[in-house]
Amino acid sequence: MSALTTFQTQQLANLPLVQLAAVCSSVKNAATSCVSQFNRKRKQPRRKEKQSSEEVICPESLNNVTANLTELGLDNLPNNWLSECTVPTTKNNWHVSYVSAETFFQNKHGISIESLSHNPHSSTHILSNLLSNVQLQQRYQTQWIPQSFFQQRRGFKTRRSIPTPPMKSSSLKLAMPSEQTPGLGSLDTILQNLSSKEKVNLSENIEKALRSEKIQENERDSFKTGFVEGYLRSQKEIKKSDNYSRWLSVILIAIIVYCIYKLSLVARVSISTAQVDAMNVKNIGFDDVQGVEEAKQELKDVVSFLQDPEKYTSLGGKLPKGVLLVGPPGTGKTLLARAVAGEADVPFFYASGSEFDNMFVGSGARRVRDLFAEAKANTPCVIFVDELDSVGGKRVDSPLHPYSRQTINQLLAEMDGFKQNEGVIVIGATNFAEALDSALTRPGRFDMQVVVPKPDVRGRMEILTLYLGKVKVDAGRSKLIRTVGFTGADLENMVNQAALKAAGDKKQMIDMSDLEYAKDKILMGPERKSAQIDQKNRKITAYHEGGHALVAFFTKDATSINKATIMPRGPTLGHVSLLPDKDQWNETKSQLLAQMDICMGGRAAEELIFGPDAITTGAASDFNQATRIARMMVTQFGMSEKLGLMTYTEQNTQSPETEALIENEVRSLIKDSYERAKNLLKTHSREHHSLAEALLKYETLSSDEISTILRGKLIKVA
Ligand SMILES: Nc1ncnc2c1ncn2[C@@H]1O[C@H](COP(=O)(O)OP(=O)(O)OP(=O)(O)O)[C@@H](O)[C@H]1O
Ligand SMILES: [Zn+2]
Repeated sequence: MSALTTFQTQQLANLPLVQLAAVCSSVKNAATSCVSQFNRKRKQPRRKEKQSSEEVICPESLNNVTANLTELGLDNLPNNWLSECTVPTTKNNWHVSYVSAETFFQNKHGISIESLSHNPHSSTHILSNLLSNVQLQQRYQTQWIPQSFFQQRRGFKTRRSIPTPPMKSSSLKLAMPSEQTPGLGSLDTILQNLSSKEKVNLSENIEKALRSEKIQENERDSFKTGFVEGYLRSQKEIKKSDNYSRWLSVILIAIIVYCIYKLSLVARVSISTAQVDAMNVKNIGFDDVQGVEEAKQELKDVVSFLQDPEKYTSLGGKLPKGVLLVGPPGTGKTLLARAVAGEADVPFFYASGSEFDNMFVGSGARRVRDLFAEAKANTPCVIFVDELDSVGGKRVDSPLHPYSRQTINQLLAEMDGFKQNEGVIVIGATNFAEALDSALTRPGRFDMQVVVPKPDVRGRMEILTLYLGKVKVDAGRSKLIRTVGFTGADLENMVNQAALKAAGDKKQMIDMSDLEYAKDKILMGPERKSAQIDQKNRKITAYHEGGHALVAFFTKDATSINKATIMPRGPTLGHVSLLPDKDQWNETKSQLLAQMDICMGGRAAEELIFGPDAITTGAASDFNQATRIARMMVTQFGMSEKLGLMTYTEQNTQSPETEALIENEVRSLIKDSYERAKNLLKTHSREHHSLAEALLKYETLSSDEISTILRGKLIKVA
């Protein structure tokens, strides 16, 4: 049965040849896609029984056929023409229809057809022959090669694109319409999908075929037309196999995305449910915090507010919503916040800024929301946000902290969201108030600041007494111990280390030597007794450290020496530790210069004793410190005549001239310092030698022993 015999043969016979070709091609297209659909459905056994002839027809391709025909002015075909010529039930039927279309042409135009194989090239040859045998108008030809096909070529020019040979482009352009002609729907879209590389490829192939087939000049255009169509059809087959790998990668990506999503869900759940419980602070009070009397006084108001909010608000008074505790690490800020909650006997909610700084979008903000929701359900209470600067710093807009802004905005929104008398106090802690975003310190947020400094000598005494009261100490043999600059955390640590040392030495009680040992460990790092240092390096270290100590001893206004050692500790081979005798509230210019001189003493000693070629890398950190001091003197403290009494901002933010001026001044300060240190060492060369020898002999020397040696006397070491 031939489908096309029932087709409106009469009507077709009257059409221009190119339109017939379009019909032929459309029918063939529809047939091919229906056959492949049919085959695909046959491979699905479950649905086999449901299969009917209608189901097999691919509606998309039929629509395309109709659209193409309408475009060609064939819309006057009877409604049932498609069903008449496309009633596929088996693959063979479609083959018959296709063959019939070809036969139709053969009969009508008397053109012999050698082969009807599925090779697309053979059918395009037929078509091109058909077209070339009739004198066609330019307009019709161009419909086969839509304009967009050529337009894209320019758009794809990148550095890596293949340059188009001029001859090929011109020959293809022959077929270009000068006027805008509508392209064939389906063909148009296929051509649009071609890459520029494919187009170059296509035009190369056409040129090759034109040459090998020896096509006549007048047949060339129609040959190209046919060739393009055949090429596209063959490409379709290739793309089909590409589709499999594309689907595979789509599925893989989907699996990965799903896994990440699940993972983030798990993380969200664990983050949002973690630690929203109040901490137990019942047995913590102000007595547990020592040496920060002023801070305690200020916070007492907060405690009484939490104990009785109405008492304050009934008179119209307002208490701060947020209190900012500002001070160096380890001074007891967290402890103070807990003591506030403990004294007032209210729940204490803890959060740390660094934990908000999370990798998952929105989890920090959600954590803040949960925290405040839980707190509001438990008023009166204290919310403590430690390390506020890690999330509320000025510089958190950096790509390293992508979600900090979100979190801080949530925090601000929550703080604005409750009323002053609701009984929630937010206590934040930071090491530098200046580092905080100004939005945080505005009225109605963290508007009360409490400074928590390092303890002074009385404070240290109080803290030491507190912690020594918790361990067994040999009180009879106690003496003063210099701990200037130690924080509460350092002192607690010192007592603990001493207790461990005493226990290790099987002592009944902690004595002063344990505390001294613990203090040195905190100041200089743990001893590295196992380190094997050769004799030459020990000697260099002894003279280097001896140099520092000697300069410190003989320089007016220098900080007192605590200890000198050539026992490797922490990262260093040797160490001279300095400790002020008393608390320092200020530093004078001469004290700063003395510090620089002490720094320079190490390298100056190496150069004097071992010669300029034998100097070592050991002075790097000394120079670092000296440079820092010198730069501060010039840019912050107004201690340079040349740069005057003003502050200069951070490095490299001022003009190059100013920067050069600063650098010159710093350099000259350091140079003078080095000369002074060198001169001192030259003057006291004998003492320098005996100090170095004592260090080589005893490894560690106390400040008393050092001063004895430098006064030219012998020491007695137990
Ligand atoms: N003034 C102090 N009185 C008693 N103990 C203190 C004091 N300061 C610190 N400590 C001890 O040191 C520990 C650590 O201090 P805390 O965590 O409160 O310091 P912080 O200022 O919050 O430090 P950071 O800024 O590092 O968070 C405390 O748990 C406490 O044991
Ligand atoms: Zn040094």
